[in-house]
Amino acid sequence: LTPSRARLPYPPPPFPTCCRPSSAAAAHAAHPLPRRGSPRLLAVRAMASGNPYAAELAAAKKAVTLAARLCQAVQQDIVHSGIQSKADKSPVTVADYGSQILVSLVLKMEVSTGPFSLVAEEDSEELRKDGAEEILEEITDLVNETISDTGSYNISFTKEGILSAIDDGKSKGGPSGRHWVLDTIDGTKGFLRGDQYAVALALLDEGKVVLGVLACPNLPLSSISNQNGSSSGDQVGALFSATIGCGAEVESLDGSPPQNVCSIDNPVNASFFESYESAHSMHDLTGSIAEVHKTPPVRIDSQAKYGALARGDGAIYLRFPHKGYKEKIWDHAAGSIVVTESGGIVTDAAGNDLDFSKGRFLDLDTGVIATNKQLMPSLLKAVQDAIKEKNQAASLL
Ligand SMILES: Nc1ncnc2c1ncn2[C@@H]1O[C@H](COP(=O)(O)O)[C@@H](O)[C@H]1OP(=O)(O)O
Ligand SMILES: [Mg+2]
Repeated sequence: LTPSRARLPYPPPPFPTCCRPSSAAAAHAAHPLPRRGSPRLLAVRAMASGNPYAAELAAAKKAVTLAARLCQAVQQDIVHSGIQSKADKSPVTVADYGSQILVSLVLKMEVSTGPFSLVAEEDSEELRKDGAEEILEEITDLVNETISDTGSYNISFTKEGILSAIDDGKSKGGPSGRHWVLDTIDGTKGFLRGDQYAVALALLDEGKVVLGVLACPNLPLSSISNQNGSSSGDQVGALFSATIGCGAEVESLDGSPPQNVCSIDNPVNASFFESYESAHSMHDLTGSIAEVHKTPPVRIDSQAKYGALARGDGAIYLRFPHKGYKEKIWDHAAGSIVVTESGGIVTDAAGNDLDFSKGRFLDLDTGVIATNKQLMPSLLKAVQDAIKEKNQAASLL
């Protein structure tokens, strides 16, 4: 442990048969943007740390930290001005684009292996339309201010540069090669309310999630167990990270030492997490499953739930979207590896692993369940019974 970093409570799997650079990575061509350090130097550094994705992990952490800084500035403006009550979505749009540009900038500057592929939500189409000049100017100013305030790079974007940087996120992902997967602001509703949100970034290599980082700017560093997202500790801003076969870590987002992480002694009595928004997950279904555990849900927005689960604030995360909703890979890629690398399991309602190799969407059965290894068998049965009961009740109507 370093003073500013704590390992998560679950033991990581033994080091690491799966920590080898992929052959696809080795075959990748040179990157178009200038970069710090030669590929050879980065490879040596990565080998020295025992993590073949060390350079990518460092870049990913830097990227989401910078993006989170931009998002925090916008969220504070929103909360202070009360814009969210007027349902004006433009500030969140500016932050979404800004976050995507900063993440793509950092990754292109810092990562040397292969062609750049980013799967993200935004493209520049809307910003190229007549009437979008003002918002484009706002995004450009905000991005340039964040870069210069943090002293990250000696770079200033033009408006055209902003548009083309946004289009870096157009990749469709898929089963081969490397793809970064980004949720610029996960939990938009929480962001607008002044609550939890996350900047979530993962790397897919040959269809598998090999690393993930979650910046959760409003998540307390101490446990939020049983407290509906709040905690007795003062310090907020958590950065979770995980690399395949190398475990997961949590540190404070501002670089200062975190408070102790908290593990659950008796997981059966532990809280369970679910969406704050009932439109995102069926609270009646999760309620009937959770009855067994006799604990009220802790409802918070975004993949902060995965981070909180990984460090033991709760033992279960249940997510059952309403019929017809298709889950996107960027809503689960980073969070799921943080949980699995901290010793947990993430499956769909049929008990299948999530498959991130099918493009921009997840093809899954009914919902997402995350918990520890002891609880998974009984939880899965409870989930399947509850779904059957709900379906039977619906068919009688
Ligand atoms: N109807 C819906 N059902 C499930 N998830 C949704 C729905 N609408 C939006 N989402 C997604 O849920 C995520 C946040 O979930 P939560 O905070 O409840 O955990 C967001 O990424 C959001 O996607 P989007 O970013 O496209 O709006
Ligand atoms: Mg999202």
